[in-house]
Amino acid sequence: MVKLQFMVQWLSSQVETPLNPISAFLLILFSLLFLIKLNGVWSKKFNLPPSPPKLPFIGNLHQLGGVAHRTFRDLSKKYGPIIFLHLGRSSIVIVSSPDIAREIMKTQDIKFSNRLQTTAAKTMLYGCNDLVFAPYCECYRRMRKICVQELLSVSRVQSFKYIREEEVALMIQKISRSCSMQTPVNIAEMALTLSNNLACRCALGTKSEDGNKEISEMSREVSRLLGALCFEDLYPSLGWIDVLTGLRSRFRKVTRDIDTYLEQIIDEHISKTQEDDSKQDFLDLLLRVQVDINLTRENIKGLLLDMFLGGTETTATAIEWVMAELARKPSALKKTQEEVRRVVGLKSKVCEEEIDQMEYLKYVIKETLRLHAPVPTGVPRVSDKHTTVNGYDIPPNTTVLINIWAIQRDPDVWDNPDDFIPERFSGSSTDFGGQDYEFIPFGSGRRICPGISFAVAIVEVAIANLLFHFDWELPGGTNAEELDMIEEISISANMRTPLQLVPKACFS
Ligand code: HEM
Repeated sequence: MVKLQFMVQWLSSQVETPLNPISAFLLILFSLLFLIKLNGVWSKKFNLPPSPPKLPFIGNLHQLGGVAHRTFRDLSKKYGPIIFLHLGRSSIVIVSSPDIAREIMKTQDIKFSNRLQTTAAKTMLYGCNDLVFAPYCECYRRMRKICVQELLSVSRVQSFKYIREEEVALMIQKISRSCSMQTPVNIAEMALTLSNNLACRCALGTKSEDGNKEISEMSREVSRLLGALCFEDLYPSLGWIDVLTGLRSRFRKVTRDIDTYLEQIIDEHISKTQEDDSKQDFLDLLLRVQVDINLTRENIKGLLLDMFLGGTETTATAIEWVMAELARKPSALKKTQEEVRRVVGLKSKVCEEEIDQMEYLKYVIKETLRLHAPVPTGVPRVSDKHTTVNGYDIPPNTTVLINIWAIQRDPDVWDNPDDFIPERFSGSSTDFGGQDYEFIPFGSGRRICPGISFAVAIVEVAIANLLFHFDWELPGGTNAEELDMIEEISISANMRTPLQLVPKACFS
């Protein structure tokens, strides 16, 4: 009542002809009724997906501790397969069922084909002029076409076979040294060095391990920063906190360093054009088509950086989890190893062509990608206009996360969902090509990962060689049951405790 009196006084003071108190009171009452009605109409009109209770100002932020995809799965168990979260000024929808994922990534794909453009992405990825973060515009479509048809096409991936063979041979040599000394190998580090060296050679044509380390470290910093909490995105008025915490200066530093590195490599490529098509790296190809498809220098640098961000940690993570699951399940390790050694026979190394005959190895890789999706909540999509999904309203500019990790462990779809059972893929047509929505480690629809062939070729050849050349054991005293199978998230979900294994009984 005191408040109402105050409002009456305030309103009276705002108009030139003072209102008598009764008129002012009625005016305020009608305004309040109108607002209440409007609010009712609003919530009736917008039937948003269920939300956990939220707090003023921070919304649902306080409910998001722990590993994000596990927390989202727990919230979904309570509130349903599609939930709505409020984080500062952002609205986020989390999807945890294959049917709703299909609705978003297939039936209504075009409406969800934009990406979330965070401050980090805008600063470090050339204003989102790359592929991963670009909005679904004409320029994006031109870049996507060149990636799918040229850079990452099946035939281009095959043409890089000699690079994979050389780099895998180097990895085997290094492991042989650990083998003779019986010391554990850090599988996470080994896999990351392999995927990074491959990305450097295929994308930039660089071979020096020291130079490769430099770009590897810079791209890891970018991926860490892409996942960091940035106040500017949640509460624009608190953006100054990012300055105080040093986040802004980290953005600027890594952007400067990467740009200097890429500029130098681009200039070197321009000065010595590679004529032999089979030896061309991504950068040669991009420079060749630059004028025809109207690519800016920013687009080229953004695309090159995407190859590192999208292609190195994800692939390394997959290799690490395959080895971890095999180390935990000796019967599956033995079965895969026997298959690899039977197919290769008396030869001294695995030839890529033979991998097609390694059926069980392929099931092992699929089962690992099911249990340990390297990008567990996908790459965020954003709705471009109002739509309805599963009967709920989705307002424009809502960020949508598909909880791939939860979908791939959904007990309504998978028997014994948390168990590692490669045989489940035997005789099944379920594949990761984006058509089976219960198994979408690479996403689906217009923005599905364009690097599937590139990634699978690396994982298959790496695992086949690791199993062909060595037997593997957990370091002394470690029990398979005790292996830490929880994830740590940067751009991909690698193991929280990096996997260490001891190579034994060298085969070569
Ligand atoms: C095991 C390895 C990999 C996994 C699990 C993976 C997973 C994904 C996922 C889930 C998406 C989002 C798809 C969507 O929105 O529907 C994506 C996008 C993308 N990935 Fe991969 N990826 C892998 C390897 C690679 C490789 C090797 C490259 C390149 C060399 C790559 C480049 C990209 C790019 C450029 C995008 C953005 C595509 C777009 O927005 O149009 N990825 N990836």
